Amino acid sequence: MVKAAVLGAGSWGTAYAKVLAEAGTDVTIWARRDEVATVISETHENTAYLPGITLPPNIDATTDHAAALNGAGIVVLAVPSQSLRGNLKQWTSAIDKDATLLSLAKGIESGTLLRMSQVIAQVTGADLSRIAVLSGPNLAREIATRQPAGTVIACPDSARAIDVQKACATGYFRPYTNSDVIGCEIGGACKNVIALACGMASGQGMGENTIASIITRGLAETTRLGVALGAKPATLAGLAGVGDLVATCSSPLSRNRSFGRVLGEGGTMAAAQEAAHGQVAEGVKSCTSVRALSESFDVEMPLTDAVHRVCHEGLSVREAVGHLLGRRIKPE
Ligand SMILES: NC(=O)c1ccc[n+]([C@@H]2O[C@H](COP(=O)([O-])OP(=O)(O)OC[C@H]3O[C@@H](n4cnc5c(N)ncnc54)[C@H](O)[C@@H]3O)[C@@H](O)[C@H]2O)c1
Ligand SMILES: O=P(O)(O)OC[C@H](O)CO
Repeated sequence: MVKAAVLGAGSWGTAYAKVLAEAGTDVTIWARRDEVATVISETHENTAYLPGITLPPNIDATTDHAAALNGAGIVVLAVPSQSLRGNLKQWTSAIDKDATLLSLAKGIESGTLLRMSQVIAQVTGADLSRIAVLSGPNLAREIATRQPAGTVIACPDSARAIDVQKACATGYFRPYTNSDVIGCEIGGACKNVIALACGMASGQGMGENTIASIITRGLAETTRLGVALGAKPATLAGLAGVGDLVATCSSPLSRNRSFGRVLGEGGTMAAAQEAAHGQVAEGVKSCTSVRALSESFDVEMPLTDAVHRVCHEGLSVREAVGHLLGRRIKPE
């Protein structure tokens, strides 16, 4: 029986730990804060990030990363993208040399413009064949309440992908394997940026035609970038692309969409941060790194550029809309 360590006790780390445990995998969660680990261990609930959800008895929690990693064959990395490198530096020496490293984070590192699997390889020295990515339409609270959903587990080593698939398949959570790590990571990072744009449009009072247009053109620019980086178009047409894009852009549960909505209603960045209650909206930082990545590959990403300019250069949402619609008309 494989044991898993889930490093990060936020909403998705906790919900995915619950999936693993309900699939029969023993799980230890590492939490940064003492009170979060204690509450999970003693009450079987993560009151800070997933209140009202009872966690199975085969989940334990600790703030001691070495204790969490002891004997873990699957190491789940569930901290936000921009903090992964710093955390991994502290964890690497305690990770088993044959463990599969599974990334849940959906972002591109600021400055380096690296995908999470690249950050993991760089910091841990692990061969890429040991590094897997899980991505799909997986809003944490829906999964925690056992609402059916699919996901993708991408790994260059198909045997490892299948091991992770078996460790987390349940009656409500259906993982598909894939070898296209780049496609899954680009789909996951870019959909957060496009969800910010959808939130902004919805905050401005725009309707479903606008949202559908943003989703569709968002997919077009995400696919352009993914293909330039070596992704397969079919991955971006699948659960880790279209699936996640639609879920995140449509759901009021999405932190990225909600963040964008505050901006669309005329709120400031500070107000949007405040409304997020300490939870991460990855697209706010990734819009800048995705934009820089697209520039270095000479890929046009007008929506991503507009989101970056609203979030970080003081452009108003109304000005961004005017700019997007004022571009040269062209074939689809
Ligand atoms: N929540 C979802 O529905 C969902 C679903 C799929 C993927 N994801 C992705 O999973 C990743 C984690 O998101 P989440 O929703 O669990 O986050 P969250 O916002 O719910 O919580 C973040 C967690 O990371 C911790 N954290 C924050 N900064 C940290 C740091 N510097 N060092 C260590 N820990 C730190 C926090 O204490 C908290 O436990 C993100 O990349 C997100 O895009 C989230
Ligand atoms: O709440 P968000 O916007 O971080 O999105 C959550 C998940 O990534 C949806 O799959």
